Amino acid sequence: MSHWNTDGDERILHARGLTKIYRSGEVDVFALRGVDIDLYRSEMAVLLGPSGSGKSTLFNILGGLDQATSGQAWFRDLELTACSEHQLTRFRRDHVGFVFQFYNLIPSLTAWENVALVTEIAPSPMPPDEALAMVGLQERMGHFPAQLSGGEQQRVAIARAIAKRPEIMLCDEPTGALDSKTGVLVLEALSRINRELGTTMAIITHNAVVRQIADRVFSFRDGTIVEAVRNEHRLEPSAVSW
Ligand SMILES: Nc1ncnc2c1ncn2[C@@H]1O[C@H](COP(=O)(O)OP(=O)(O)OP(=O)(O)O)[C@@H](O)[C@H]1O
Repeated sequence: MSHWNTDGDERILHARGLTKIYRSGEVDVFALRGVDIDLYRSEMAVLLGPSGSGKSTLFNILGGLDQATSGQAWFRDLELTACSEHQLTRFRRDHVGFVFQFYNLIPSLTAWENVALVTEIAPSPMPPDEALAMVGLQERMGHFPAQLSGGEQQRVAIARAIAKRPEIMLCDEPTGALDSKTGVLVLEALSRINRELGTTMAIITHNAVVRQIADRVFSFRDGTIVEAVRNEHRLEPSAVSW
């Protein structure tokens, strides 16, 4: 299988004909209705779409958190849709960093300790100090989550995600709970990681303004991708506000 497109970009994740049906009682919910997507090394992708259009479901499958109903998804040559639970756990642990709307930090541990928890189990981790410096929190390493603002807590969560040096970061509404000013700081941290570490970054958002910081923008509707657009110029997060 070739993993390079005509521009020489290396494909890291891709899916073909991905469907997901949730069966709850008598009702079938068609969360994904045949999604094709390619994500390339070092790109910044933004996924937009109304609530319930299937964005989180796609992330859960591409990130190895859930199984598809049909179709296929791959991480390089590893077919995720053919993996056992054990293989998916390993894939997630070694290759994927997750960031969610709520930060899921452990309240009794400092910022440094929250990051260190992950680096203890990763094969070649980044030192917690370095990960926290990348998100601009070197001065706050000894603070507990309750002593940090929402945006700062989200940046600790991002430091925790990058400390295992994942090739892919899947961020589901990372600025959903934040105002414009603190949200921009979070997007700056993600953009910097993407540029400096070359991490492939995919961000789900309801906020259409965020599309401007992407290399490519995917629009979802009703379980399918209805549009994929490449931005000619990608803006720095500091140039956007909402
Ligand atoms: N565990 C589940 N059981 C049943 N239905 C589900 C489950 N998870 C998601 N769904 C349904 O699948 C559809 C797609 O949901 P999904 O969370 O992927 O959408 P989304 O675009 O991420 O929405 P949001 O932006 O609100 O997070 C929705 O109709 C949702 O109600």
